[in-house]
Amino acid sequence: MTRVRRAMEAFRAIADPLERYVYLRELQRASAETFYRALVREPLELMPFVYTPTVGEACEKYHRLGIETNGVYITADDAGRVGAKLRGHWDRAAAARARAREGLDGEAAKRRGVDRRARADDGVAVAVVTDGERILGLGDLGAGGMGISEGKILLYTVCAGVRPSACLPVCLDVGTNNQRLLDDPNYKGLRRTRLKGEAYDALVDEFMREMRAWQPRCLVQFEDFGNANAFRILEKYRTTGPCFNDDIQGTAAITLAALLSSLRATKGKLEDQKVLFYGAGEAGVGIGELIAMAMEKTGMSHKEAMERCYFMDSKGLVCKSRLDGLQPHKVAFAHDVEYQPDLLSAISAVKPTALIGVSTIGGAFTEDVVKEMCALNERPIIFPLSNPTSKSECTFEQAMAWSDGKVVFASGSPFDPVVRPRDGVKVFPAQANNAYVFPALGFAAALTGASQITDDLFLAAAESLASITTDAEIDAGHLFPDMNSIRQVSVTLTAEICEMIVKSGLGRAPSGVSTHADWLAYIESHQYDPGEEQPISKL
Ligand SMILES: O=C([O-])CC(=O)C(=O)O
Ligand SMILES: [Mg+2]
Repeated sequence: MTRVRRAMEAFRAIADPLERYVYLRELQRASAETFYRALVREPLELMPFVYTPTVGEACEKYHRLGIETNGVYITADDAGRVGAKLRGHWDRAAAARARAREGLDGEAAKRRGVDRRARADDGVAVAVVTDGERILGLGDLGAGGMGISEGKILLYTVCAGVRPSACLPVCLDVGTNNQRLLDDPNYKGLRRTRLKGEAYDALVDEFMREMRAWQPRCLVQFEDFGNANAFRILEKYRTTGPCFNDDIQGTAAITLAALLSSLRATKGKLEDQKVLFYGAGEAGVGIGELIAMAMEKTGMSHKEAMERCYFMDSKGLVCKSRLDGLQPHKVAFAHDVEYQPDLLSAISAVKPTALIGVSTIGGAFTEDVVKEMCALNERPIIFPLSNPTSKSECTFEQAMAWSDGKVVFASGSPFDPVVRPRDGVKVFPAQANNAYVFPALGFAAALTGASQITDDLFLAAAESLASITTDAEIDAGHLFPDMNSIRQVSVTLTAEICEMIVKSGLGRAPSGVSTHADWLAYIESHQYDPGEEQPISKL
């Protein structure tokens, strides 16, 4: 019996997903190595309980769960001293780790200079920051959003191999407009409505300036900001240092990879696709832009490529006649088509080959919608991407039943396999899980000291991921490589992204590393490895 085995048995004996989440968090605090070993060994089984979808419920109930955060809150009241707060948090965490490693108490550690040395040693490679305004499809969860930063940052370690001690989860607590939280006596965030306008921008700006001054090469991942802020913040900071928005760019890469793999199943060509998005927020627009970039590589003009992507928002089909008053991020997709008020009429008018759900409206892809897609396509591509599971536009079972197994499917949250009605064959849903892309990208940025993260890197990551997936995996319905091989997949992706960063002059190769094989070896030797453990009886 090893500690990991014992932990897995205890985990499996718990039925409730949220209790499983709490159990894993306690394991992480009590024995970080066992926790990471378990996750590295069983990512497919454990990830849904530390990350999407369970992390959504954890964020909703965050302050009732009695969790001790390992991240740092920057609140609206910290204006003017954000830098000191970041450094103070980091120094305390580094000192605590060093003391634990050396088995010393506070006084002894101070005498021997352990705290001082620890502070000098550890740099931040990646920070994930949210302001909690749009957690998955669950809306404003205020300071409970810390759970999403903690959940995402874990994946840098589990999937790619970034040292946990180089990872910083951050939540900007700028208040919340969620009345349920404001009324909840357990809520520990700022009890005020959201900071807006100049004061909000000034706090974000102070955070970004202080991060850059303190850790110039730290990759900053923006996560689950509200739509308006997400696009603005990304535009403002994307050229000032390494940063990206996972909901816009990470989701785009994984979805493009799913589309490219789907085309191997449908035998279609990218340049022949027409994509209808149900939902026109961060995810949809990010995916649309990346698909257009990939289409341009086939020889289309930018305009032609953009005209292959159509969007429905809460008011109906986004089109030219609605240009007045359209939010800026939708304008480039307002094409010269007749307005349609609902999804079914939009499908009939646009005749898409692929339908992508990014609406956070659970059940929006009805039987009629799926059947209409089947009437237009022999094998329609349908991706209900909204998270968590309750927000998915349809389930895998529904998509299979309503299409007689013809849909090529990928969802945001995981679903169980089903037996295909037509021939009794067990088929698997693909999960378009951002974890395939951003951890590798972040590790590559850290290893090369990348100065910026460009859309070209996400495009390359998507193409590379799709090319790794085997024909057998695609035939069975998996549009991605096995999640249990995520570490090997990440090594390949990290190597390709490193090479691309270096080639484009955005970062540097370490000395002695030049070929692809050099990169693979270098990456493997720099992956954090929680190691094999001895059986408990031998310890
Ligand atoms: O967390 C995920 O799996 C995808 C994501 O970023 C979101 O839904 O906001
Ligand atoms: Mg997100």
